[in-house]
Amino acid sequence: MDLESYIRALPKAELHLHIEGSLEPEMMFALAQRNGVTLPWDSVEATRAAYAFSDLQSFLDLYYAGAAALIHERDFHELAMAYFARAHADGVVHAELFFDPQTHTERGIAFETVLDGLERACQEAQTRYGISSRLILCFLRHLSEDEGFATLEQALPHLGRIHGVGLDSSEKGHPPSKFTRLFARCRDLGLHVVAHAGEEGPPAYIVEALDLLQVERIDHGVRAAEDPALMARLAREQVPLTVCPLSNIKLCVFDRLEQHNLRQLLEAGLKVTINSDDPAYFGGYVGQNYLETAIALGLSRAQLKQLARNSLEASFVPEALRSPWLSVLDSLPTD
Ligand SMILES: Nc1ncnc2[nH]cnc12
Ligand SMILES: [Zn+2]
Repeated sequence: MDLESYIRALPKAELHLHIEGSLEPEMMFALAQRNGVTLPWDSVEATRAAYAFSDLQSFLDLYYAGAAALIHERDFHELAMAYFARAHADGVVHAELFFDPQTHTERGIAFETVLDGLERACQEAQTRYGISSRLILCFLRHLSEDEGFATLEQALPHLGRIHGVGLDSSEKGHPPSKFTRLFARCRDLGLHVVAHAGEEGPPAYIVEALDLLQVERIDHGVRAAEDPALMARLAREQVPLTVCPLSNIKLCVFDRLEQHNLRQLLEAGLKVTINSDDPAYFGGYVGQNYLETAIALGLSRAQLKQLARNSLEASFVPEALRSPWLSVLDSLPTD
């Protein structure tokens, strides 16, 4: 079996995917036209050409601008269905989707419009593709904790449809400690908790996310490699890291994929997973992330299998649901 087919055959979970980051320029333009929204670019080609980022903030500026095309429930549904089609083609059996309600409610879109469209797509993905999914509400960390509390208030009537919360947007200058009370409240409500940390921010932010927010997974976390004590802790506690290799290259966290530390983290015994982050902006969905990383870092098939296993084990689905996927994974060869 060639490498691409092998990767596709691995049953895998995607645990770090911003659904707004799967908005391809073609759909962005179609929606903008349908909704009478003016975008800052003239064409699909000009939009793609603008995707040359120097850091996280330079990407976020475009990402928030593109999200303005999303207005109606059906827009969010179409967006997520397009993602699920791609995920299915890549062998994804389970996906945990991040969504950023504040990006939309700030523009006057109702919280329910966003949630209803995404949830309808999640249900359709189960029947059409057999993909199970969960929704994780992300708080924008450049906004205040009080604004986060206001968003949580809007989410309260819908907690049966929201599985967890995360923390995203501009990392530097917005440490996890800013959101300690908000995350404590979310944990009290029985929500799962994750946070972006150590993407651009220092290893100390990863420590804060673990100790203050008590997160169950770290999104990115690649800068943990700068702190040997933290590396030892992450390995000992088997804290999952949702690493996004192509994102890290596009946002200049590493210069080249060959220099990415994913293999180092994996071989140090950390529970590393591979994910796509914002695939429409970063040049590849999850399968492409596995493939390019495998080639650049010379990952073995046993390591690819381990990465897929980690993704299933790090997901928030009950063990009984996971075990059939793990059996399929176990049956695949490693040579
Ligand atoms: N990679 C990323 N880091 C932080 N916030 C984000 N929002 C969307 N993608 C993100
Ligand atoms: Zn992310």
